[in-house]
Amino acid sequence: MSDPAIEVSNLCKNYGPVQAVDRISFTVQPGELVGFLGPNGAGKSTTMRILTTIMPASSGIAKVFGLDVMDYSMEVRRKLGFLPESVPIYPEMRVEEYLQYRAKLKEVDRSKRNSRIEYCLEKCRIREVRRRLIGTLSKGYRQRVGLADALIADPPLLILDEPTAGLDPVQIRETLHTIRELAGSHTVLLSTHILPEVEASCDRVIIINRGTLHWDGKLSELSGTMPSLELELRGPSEEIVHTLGQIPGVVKVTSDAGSSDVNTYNLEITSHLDVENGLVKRVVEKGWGLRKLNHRKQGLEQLYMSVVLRQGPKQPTG
Ligand SMILES: Nc1ncnc2c1ncn2[C@@H]1O[C@H](COP(=O)(O)OP(=O)(O)OP(=O)(O)O)[C@@H](O)[C@H]1O
Repeated sequence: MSDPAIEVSNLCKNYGPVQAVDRISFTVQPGELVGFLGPNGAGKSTTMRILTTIMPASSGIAKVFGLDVMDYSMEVRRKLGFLPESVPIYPEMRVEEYLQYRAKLKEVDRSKRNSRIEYCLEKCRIREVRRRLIGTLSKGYRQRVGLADALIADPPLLILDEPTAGLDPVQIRETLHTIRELAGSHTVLLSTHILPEVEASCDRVIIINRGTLHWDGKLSELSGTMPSLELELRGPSEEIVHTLGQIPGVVKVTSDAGSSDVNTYNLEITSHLDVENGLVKRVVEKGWGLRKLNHRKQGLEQLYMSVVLRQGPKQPTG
């Protein structure tokens, strides 16, 4: 059997006292398109920087196509294309000139360079700006030039750190379309905060929060998990969360409660029939205004929220 495209085992990274990545393990098989999700500060970029050999891990193992990223950094670099969160491209170079330079640096065979550049210009839809100075391009075009750079040497693995950050909705859709197309012939690990993007383009997701892995599975598995209810109630949020949690059949209550007195509550439940009567009775007894009651099947957004709200956001580290 061939080696996994990515194999991460008990990976840890500390920045001084900050444990950015804490014993993460996962595997990505060749040809998969995997969404790598988590809120700000979850550890996504850190994991990606270790995989792309930019930074060493504190402990644990990371391999790309069976090669340890620490021991075989040059070979690993040849097997992957990386689009970092902020694309470090040279403003004073023209697009085509930049891709020529990158192709040479990445040792693309001289006889294939021009055809690779044409392919990447076409695939990333930057043909019309090929002679423009990079510094004069919009953020969306610069991201596409970054994607073309990641693709130029035709690496089997693409690691894309928030490729759609800062793009407008049309650009997001186009970029996702391109990534989906690339996924046929490349393995793709894609980090993002935008859940509909992931639902639209990925088959599998990995969710991390505060440096630890919380979920790793296929999106198709999600609909088979726990049913839930979404309630909008007027009343004291702490008491509501506590009281709803006591109702038989309610497994977990999460809330987006802020300062307003009308808030949304998500309830993971054993089954709708078991829970609803008791729930409505309790809400009426307490005099909380019931504004909305929706049945929901577990979707990506809900799973993500339950992972993130369970732990809360990571403390800013200054
Ligand atoms: N160079 C650094 N020095 C110190 N702490 C860092 C450094 N880089 C990241 N961190 C911290 O490590 C944690 C993980 O950061 P990381 O950038 O990997 O998260 P992320 O999931 O990519 O977040 P975002 O979506 O905001 O990019 C955060 O607490 C962050 O503040």
